Amino acid sequence: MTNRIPILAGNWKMNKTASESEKFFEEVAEKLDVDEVEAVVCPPFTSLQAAKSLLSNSSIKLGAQNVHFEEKGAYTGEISPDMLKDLGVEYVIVGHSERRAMFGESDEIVNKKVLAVINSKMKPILCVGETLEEKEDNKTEEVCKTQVEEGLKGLTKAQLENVVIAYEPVWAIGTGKSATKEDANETIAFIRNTVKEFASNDVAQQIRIQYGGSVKPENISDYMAMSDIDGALVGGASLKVPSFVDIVKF
Ligand SMILES: O=C(CO)COP(=O)(O)O
Repeated sequence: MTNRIPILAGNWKMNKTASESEKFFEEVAEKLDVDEVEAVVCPPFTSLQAAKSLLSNSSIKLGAQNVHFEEKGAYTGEISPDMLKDLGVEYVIVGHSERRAMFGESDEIVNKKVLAVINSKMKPILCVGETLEEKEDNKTEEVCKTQVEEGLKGLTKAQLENVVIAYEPVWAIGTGKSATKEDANETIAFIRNTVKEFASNDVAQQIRIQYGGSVKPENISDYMAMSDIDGALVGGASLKVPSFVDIVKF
């Protein structure tokens, strides 16, 4: 047993216009009132303003899917940490495998973003996880260790307690092939041990680690029953109010 508060977050990826998002926010604010868990929605940037106004009286927290690490300046098309903070964003997904694979985000860039999010008093959700090829080469632990250590470089122990890690095996994302609860728990326990080695046992016991990859209402309670799994980062199943609500209420 731990005192870690479960965190269930929906990563909408590139889905829903601002108008479509408004409907979701109105409905979810009506249907979901949580106090023992944290529920977070991470819509596209263009829906954050609507989320800020429609979710402000709800218990649902707001997250973003990406951020630039610089404070301001000539970075056409980018969004700064303070721009997110100003819209009521509390969590920022950093280093999602789609960004690593399609937008060239290295561990070094991911680390800069983690630091920028922390410096702007928000909380990063650092995504790590192996590809199918790496899994078949038995490199899961090696890959996760490197991504965690490099991603969290330079953070103090106090800052590390505000980080959420999401273990998302790339082969399980959007494929319907979720990791078994035992495998997910084992890798998450390994990640927790990695944190213990480079920070401390206290930090490792505080830090929350989610599982992500084909999480649905049907399998969420299995994951949440495991000793080291503190929540989920959910893609497809977070796009509809009923399934998001079922997941948060696991
Ligand atoms: O990438 C994910 C969340 O960040 C997982 O996506 P799916 O839940 O659609 O597999």
